[in-house]
Amino acid sequence: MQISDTLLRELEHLHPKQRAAVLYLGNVALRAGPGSGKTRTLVARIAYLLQTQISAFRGVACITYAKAAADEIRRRVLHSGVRAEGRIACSTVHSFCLNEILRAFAPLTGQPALQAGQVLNKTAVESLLQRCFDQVGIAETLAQYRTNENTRIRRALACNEPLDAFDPREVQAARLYEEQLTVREEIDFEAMVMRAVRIVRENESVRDLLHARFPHLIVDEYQDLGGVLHELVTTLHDLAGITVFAVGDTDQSVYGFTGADARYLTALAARDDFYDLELDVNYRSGQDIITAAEAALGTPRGRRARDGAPPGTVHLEQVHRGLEDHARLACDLTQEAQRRQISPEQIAILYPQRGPLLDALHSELTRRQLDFLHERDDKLPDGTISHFIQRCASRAVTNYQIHSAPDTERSDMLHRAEAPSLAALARDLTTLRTEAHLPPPASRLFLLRALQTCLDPQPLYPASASAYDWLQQLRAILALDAVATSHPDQDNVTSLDDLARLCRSKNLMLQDLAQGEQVIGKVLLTTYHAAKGREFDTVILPGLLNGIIPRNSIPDRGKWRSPTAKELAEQRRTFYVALTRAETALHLIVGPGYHTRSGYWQSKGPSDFVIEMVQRLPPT
Ligand SMILES: Nc1ncnc2c1ncn2[C@@H]1O[C@H](COP(=O)(O)OP(=O)(O)OP(=O)(O)O)[C@@H](O)[C@H]1O
Repeated sequence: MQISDTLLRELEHLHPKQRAAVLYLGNVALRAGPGSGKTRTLVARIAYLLQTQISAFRGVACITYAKAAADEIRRRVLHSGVRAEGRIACSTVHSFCLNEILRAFAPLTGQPALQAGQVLNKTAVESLLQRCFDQVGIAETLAQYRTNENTRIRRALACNEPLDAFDPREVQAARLYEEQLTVREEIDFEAMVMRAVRIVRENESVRDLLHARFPHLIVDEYQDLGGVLHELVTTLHDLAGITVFAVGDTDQSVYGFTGADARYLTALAARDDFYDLELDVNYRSGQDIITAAEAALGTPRGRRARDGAPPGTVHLEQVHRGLEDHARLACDLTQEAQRRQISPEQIAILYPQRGPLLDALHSELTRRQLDFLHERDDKLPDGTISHFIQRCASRAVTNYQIHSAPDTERSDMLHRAEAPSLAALARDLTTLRTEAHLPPPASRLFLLRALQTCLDPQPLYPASASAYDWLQQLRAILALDAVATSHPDQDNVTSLDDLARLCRSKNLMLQDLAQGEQVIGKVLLTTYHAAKGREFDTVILPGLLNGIIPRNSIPDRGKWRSPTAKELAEQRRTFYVALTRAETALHLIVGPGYHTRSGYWQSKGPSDFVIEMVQRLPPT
């Protein structure tokens, strides 16, 4: 088997430690800080395995925390010269468990295949949990506010972990919830992983087949996964003999509220049968940004910028009034960066969570008519079909933007565009049809033509085209309604009608549907959590005030309480993640206080995280 020129060049560019991680053929636990090239190393590892170690009939499974990261990794592997679309199973842990284990092996283990609507959506999960709450007599809080806690309890139950920290009635409700799922023959996201672990444990033939198909398993962001996933990985390794390549950073562990715990990554690295490797060069940020971020973290890691990297700039900006001033300054800084020829999608304004800060930012960006992309949670319906439609919209809009740009900018825009290809969308649709037990499209060519009609017509759809009309055409040409009604995921059943209603009632444009997928030419407004794994030339962090970051009160069973030390530490790590997204410029905006949404003035001053960071920095 031969290594492509692209991969050879990539291997030459890698740091010797990154290369060692790629070429080592056993298990690897790669622990490294932000910007150290974990994702780049992981992509090279997959490409290397596919090109040199695995026969053409076998593949690599790669588990990521978010779907966008999975798409990005697949795109980059294919970009590195590997002709192996069908050999990379790159998905979130839930999709991996559902598609590669439960769906693939249900018949083999005597279980029926998943039928239409059997995979519960968020609303169905909440209403089932509410019934369990009612049955065990929890009356003081609504189940919809306790779904994260329910997940943590279920994960602890599945891993036989101590339950002392949980309310015993909620533990009882979680047990009841599990029983109800079994009785009703339904499944939710959490149950996918637990059932997949069980199937692998109990069936030698499933283990053999999984190993035959995926001799290598790659896991990204290991620190963000909980005990159940760790159990899945160790089961696949210990019982099925699959080689594991796990990548992560304990300092970037920010999903503790779902039961994630960085100790699982440490446990993996401590095993004798794992090569424990650390990377210490940060290729993303200038040294001043790295030093500031480590000062904010409070644990010196001694990471250094690559040789010759400009130091970058960290600006501490002070405003004298409320959040409107933060928003105005954030917009001024954005416009200033654009005047320095920084392209809009290289500028990110990050906020920790929804609230008055986001309200102020949103209205100021809108008032100034700055082209921005606000990645809102829950804005468009959830579900794989809704996600597929958003990807289609992103492809159509990006195509339009590139074609309508002046000749001189086109090649640069093409280089920066991250929209999916027609081939990737054709593959997604084929998978959706298979999951819905529908026959595959007449032919691949037919499918590509259909997609082309909807996404690249002549003349192209402008980004401001009516989303409703476009969606109706897409629905009809790709027969999406048939897929939605027969698909096991409940989210999909109503998502087409919900999307159409939303497009109509809000007069959405095609570019609004494309939100969530990267659209070139827009400044990004998103949360610290959603910025994880990404990088921008300029990062602006407004609203660095006590009460906003760190939050000083957390909703808990219908009341507010102070954050625990563990929760505070997690907020600090989230702040660290936000700081480490910047390549050359980092702007931190502080002030005296802010008005809450109810109009109450909170004057707790600049964020303690910023004050401590400044105190720890060497005097300049
Ligand atoms: N050996 C290298 N030489 C030059 N640039 C590199 C090298 N390795 C990584 N990079 C670049 O550094 C940047 C950060 O890499 P990458 O996103 O893979 O880091 P990461 O460890 O996944 O970061 P994070 O944990 O913050 O998400 C990217 O722009 C990448 O191309």
